[in-house]
Amino acid sequence: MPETSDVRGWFDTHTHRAQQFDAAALVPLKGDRRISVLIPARDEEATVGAIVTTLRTQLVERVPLVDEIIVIDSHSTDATSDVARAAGAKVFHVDEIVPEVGSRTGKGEAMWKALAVMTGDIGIYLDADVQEFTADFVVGLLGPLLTDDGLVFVKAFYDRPWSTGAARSSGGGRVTELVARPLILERSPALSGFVQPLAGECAFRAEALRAVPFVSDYGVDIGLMIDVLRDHGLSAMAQVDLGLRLHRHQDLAALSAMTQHVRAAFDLRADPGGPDEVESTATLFRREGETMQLVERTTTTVQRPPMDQVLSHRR
Ligand SMILES: O=c1ccn([C@@H]2O[C@H](COP(=O)(O)OP(=O)(O)O)[C@@H](O)[C@H]2O)c(=O)[nH]1
Ligand SMILES: O=C(O)[C@@H](COP(=O)(O)O)O[C@H]1O[C@H](CO)[C@@H](O)[C@H](O)[C@H]1O
Repeated sequence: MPETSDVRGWFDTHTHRAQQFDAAALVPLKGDRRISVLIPARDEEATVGAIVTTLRTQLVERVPLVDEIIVIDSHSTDATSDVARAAGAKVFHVDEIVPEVGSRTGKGEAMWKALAVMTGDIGIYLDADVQEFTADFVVGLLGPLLTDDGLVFVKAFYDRPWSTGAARSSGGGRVTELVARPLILERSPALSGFVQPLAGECAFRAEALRAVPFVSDYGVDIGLMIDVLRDHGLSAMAQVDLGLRLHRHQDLAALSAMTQHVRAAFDLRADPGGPDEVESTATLFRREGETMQLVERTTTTVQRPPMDQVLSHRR
C-alpha cells in the first residue's frame, strides 16, 4: 500500500486549477498534434447542443485549440444526434463504428468506440448532461497535458452541488463518495488522491487509451484509472479543478446498478489476464400495487479489448 505521504506528495504536485491555463496560450504548445473532444451521449437533446456550440465557437472558431468535436450517439431515443449535428459536431451512432465487433449498450461502449473514429493525438471525454458548461472544462483538462509531456491522463474534479440556485449544497457524486472512494482505499489506494475518480471528464493521449480494455458500462471511468495507473504510474496522471459542475442526477435504482458496474470494474481490472465479464446479483424491493415484491437483479459487466487490437485486425 503506498504511503499516505506518496499520495499526499502526488496530490501536492499533480493537482491543478483550470484558471492556471489560457486557451490562446495553449495553442502553440499543440505543435503538430490534433485534439479531439469526444462526447458519449444517450438522450441528451436538452444539453448537448449548448455544449457543442460553446466548444465550436470558443475553442474551434475563436481560438483554434480543438480540431474536432465528436458526439457518439449511444442508442438515444430522442433528437440527440440531430441537435448535436446542428450545433456543429461530427455524430456517429455507436452501432456504425467497427460494426464487425458488434455493439453493446452503455457509456463505456460509446467511449471505447470513439477511439476508432477520433483523428486526434489527444482526446478529451466530456459528459453530455452538464448544465452551465463552459470552455474552461476543456482548457483546464488540456492545460496539464500540453504543458507536461510526462503526463498521459488528466482527470477533472469539481464541486457537485445537488441543485442549482442559492442552496447549492454538495450532495452530487453519490456513487463516488459511498462506493468508489472506499473501494479505492481498499483495492487501489494509490488512486486515493483523486477527488472525483468517477468523473466523466478527462484528457488523455490517444495511444495510452487505445492500449487498454474498456469496461462497457458505468465501470469504464474507474476501469481506465486502474489501467492507466498500472501502465504508466501515478506520476503520469494528474487532476484539474474545474470549479463547479451541475448535471442531471440519476434515481437511486440507476445508481444501484451503477454501483454494481463500478464494483465489477475493480474485479475485472484487478487481474488483466482474468475473465472479460463479471456477473453480480443484487436483491431489490419493488412495490407492486398493495404488495412489496422482492426481486433479484443480475448485472453483467463486460469489457472490450484494447481498441488498437481491433484496428490492427482491419489493416
Ligand atoms: O448508456 C449510456 C449511459 C450514459 N451515457 C452518457 O455518459 C455520460 C454520463 O452518463 P450519466 O449522465 O448517465 O452519468 P451520471 O453523470 O449521471 O453519473 C452522459 O453524457 C450520458 O449521456 C452514454 O453515452 N450511454
Ligand atoms: O459520481 C457519481 O456518483 C455518479 C452519479 O452522480 P450523482 O450522484 O447523480 O450526482 O456520477 C459519476 O459516475 C458515473 C459512473 O462512473 C459517471 O458516468 C459520471 O460521469 C460521473 O458523474
